Amino acid sequence: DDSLYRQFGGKAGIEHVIDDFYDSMLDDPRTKSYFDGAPIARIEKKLNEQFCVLLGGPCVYTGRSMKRAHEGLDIDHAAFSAAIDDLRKAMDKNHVPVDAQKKLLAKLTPMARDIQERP
Ligand code: HEM
Repeated sequence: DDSLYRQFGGKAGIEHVIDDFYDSMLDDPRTKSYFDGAPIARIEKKLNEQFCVLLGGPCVYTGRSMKRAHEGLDIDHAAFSAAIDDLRKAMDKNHVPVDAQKKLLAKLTPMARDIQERP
């Protein structure tokens, strides 16, 4: 079922959301320092694949596990919730319907277990 994928506007829609999400995280004092020297182009590519899969689109995720990718970054609760906040803003900006937003967030928030390394 690709209805959620279509509500996000397919590949192009997801790309716009992720562009704005990343711009926002790189500008956000709560998150930006984590990305010093990070491979932004790679992250964006992998994130596009991952969101596409989570939304039921015709994609394959070729990146690392969330645990491996974020190991040693020392991400805390404040940074994780700031990222969720930035994503929400990016989805609003791109007019993703609120019920579709909630469905993606419900898949992402439990990932805190693998991404966050301290309270
Ligand atoms: C649900 C939330 C998140 C998701 C779905 C997510 C997803 C991803 C993905 C797909 C990658 C690339 C994996 C790969 O290279 O194979 C990545 C890498 C990365 N993420 Fe996240 N991420 C999340 C939260 C965060 C947060 C909160 C931060 C910091 C504030 C963060 C910082 C990073 C950094 C710095 C990298 C690059 C690591 C490296 O290659 O050295 N992420 N993330």
